[in-house]
Formats: sequence, structure tokens, C-alpha cells
Amino acid sequence: MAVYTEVPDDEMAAFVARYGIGDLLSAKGIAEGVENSNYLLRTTRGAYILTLYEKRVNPDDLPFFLGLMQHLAARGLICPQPVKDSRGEMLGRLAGRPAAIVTFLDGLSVRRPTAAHCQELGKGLAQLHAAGADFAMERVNALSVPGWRPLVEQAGADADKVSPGLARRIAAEVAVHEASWPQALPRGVIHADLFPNNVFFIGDRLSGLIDFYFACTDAFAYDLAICLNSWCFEADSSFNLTKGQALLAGYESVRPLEAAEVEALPQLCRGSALRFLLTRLVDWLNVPPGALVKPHDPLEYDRKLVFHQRVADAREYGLKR
Ligand SMILES: Nc1ncnc2c1ncn2[C@@H]1O[C@H](COP(=O)(O)OP(=O)(O)OP(=O)(O)O)[C@@H](O)[C@H]1O
Ligand SMILES: N[C@@H](CCO)C(=O)O
Repeated sequence: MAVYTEVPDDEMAAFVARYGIGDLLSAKGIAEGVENSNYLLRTTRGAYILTLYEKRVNPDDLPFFLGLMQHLAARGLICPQPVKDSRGEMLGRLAGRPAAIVTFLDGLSVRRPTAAHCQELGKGLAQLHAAGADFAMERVNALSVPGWRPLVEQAGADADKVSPGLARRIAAEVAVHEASWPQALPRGVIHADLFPNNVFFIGDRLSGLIDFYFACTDAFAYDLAICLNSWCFEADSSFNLTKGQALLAGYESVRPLEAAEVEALPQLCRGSALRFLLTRLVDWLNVPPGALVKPHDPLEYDRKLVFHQRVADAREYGLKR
């Protein structure tokens, strides 16, 4: 996360006092991340995370996100749990923004995942899909195919300042998916942003998942595609087949893929690369003045997209069949 909204000390202390989590000792803005404003709170009872929800989060979606974290935690998945205030509410308001306090998770995210991390991640992703199966709420994926053209339009001709020809290429890529996106794949709750920075490990063991603010109801295999993109490429943009194999094997050790999902995987990888290329591009072109945030490189996902455009079938990601 980042810090877009500064909170005056007295407002922060008064807000925290409503939660029965002890006296506030310190509140430190967290520079990592790009979406919401986050503070690490230390109180006389321990550590917590305070999140102020920013532009890309629709406040109407917050009951889904907070309810989902509660649901998954109740089924044994290690994820942040929303803390209720003295009125029993999970969602509050601070410095003019919707805000919530969640529990702090131990563990560290890994900058350069190994194949062992990828295997654990695959297993954890399938466990998340299973734990979400009986979650009653639904949320449309606002950043699936119908959400992409508006992002292309928002970037407009400025896309070419980031890379010559990019505006035309992304418009053409969106058109491909609008015409042929797979519609009937097994679906349920997906995380939709399970990048390495959102997964904690203690040693080689997965110890927790965070950042459920893109979670939605969509194809399970699309979540897998997002993970193949964010876990299995090297810094030079080459795909690491060993990591792909490990991730897919970890996933299938809990939930084997159906034939239609295997067939769709190259297109899902291509579409998810495009999704992150587009949101990164729009963010890159619109950094709010004074915000404590470092935008992500959109062209990393352009290079991944080019790789997927050449993939003929899922064996190229390490699937054994
Ligand atoms: N529940 C938690 N327990 C421990 N640390 C946390 C927790 N939630 C967030 N953090 C810390 O805050 C950082 C930013 O959080 P998060 O990834 O949710 O932000 P974001 O803006 O949504 O980021 P992203 O760019 O991934 O969307 C994390 O990298 C982690 O260090
Ligand atoms: N994980 C995203 C940021 C949150 O949408 C990215 O790396 O582009």
C-alpha cells in the first residue's frame, strides 16, 4: 500500500480508541503498495493494520471484502481479520475516507520466489478457492474484459509516451479478448491480485495471504493465470518453466484443473497480463502530486503479454498434460 491520505494525530487516536484494541503507541505510514493508504498501528495490545480506502475501491464493495476475510479466516485460511468497533461495525470513516482496522500477520513476503515458494503458493491459492466456495456474497470483477476499454481510453494517446505504438497495441489486444473471452469456466471467489507482495512466508512455508481488495467472483483459472504472471517470470522477462510447473502442481495437489481450464489458460494469462499492463499504465500517467507512492512499471507486463501471445498451449507453462 501507500499513503495518499494523511491523518492528523488527534483524529487517529480518537478513531483507534473506538476499537477496544488498547492505547495507541504509534501509527506509521506504510510506503509499500499502490492502492490504498495503510498505517501500521502499535497499541498496548499489539500490532494492527489501518487501511483508508482510496480511489479504486468502491465503498459499496467493502462489505464483500471485509465479510470475505472473516469467512476465509473462519475456514482456517490465514488472512487479516477485520476488527469490530464498540458498535460492532467493521467499517468506519477517518479523514474523509472509509477505513477499517485488521489484524497484523506475521511472516515476510519474498522478492524473488523460488520454485518451492511457487509450489506453496499454488496450494494456498487452491485452498483459498475451496474456502470461498460457500461464501454467500458475489462481486463482479470490475477489472475483467468490460473494464479494459475504459482504461485504454483513459490512457489515450499518452500511452505512446510510455512506449511508441503502445496505444494501438493495447486497443487491438482488448478487441481480441472482447471477441473471445472464455465464459463458462468453473468459478467462485478469486483473490485477483495474489502477487508475491501479498503472500507471507515463514521460511519456505506459506504463513498468510493479504490484500483482498480486488477479490471477486470469477474463473478460478484466471486467478491461476494472475499468479503465473506475477510469480513465474524472471527479472529479464523470461518465463521460468520450473516455477510454472511447481505452481501448477501445487494448485492441482488440492484442486485438479478441468480440460476447459487447461485449454483456456494461455488466453487467461494473456488477458491478465493486459489487465495489469492497463492499470499500471493509467497509474503511471496519473501519480497524485505529493503522494507517498512508487508506481509499478507498466512495460514489465507488456513484455509478459508478448510472451503469452506466442504460447500455443498450457504445457508451455509447465502443465504435464
Ligand atoms: N494484515 C497485515 N499484516 C501485516 N502486514 C500487512 C498487513 N496488511 C498489509 N501489510 C503490509 O502493508 C503492505 C501494503 O499492503 P497491501 O499489499 O495490502 O497494499 P496495497 O496498496 O493494496 O498494495 P498492492 O499494490 O499490492 O495492491 C504490505 O506489503 C505489508 O507489508
Ligand atoms: N499488484 C498490482 C498492484 C495492485 O493492483 C500490480 O503489481 O500492478
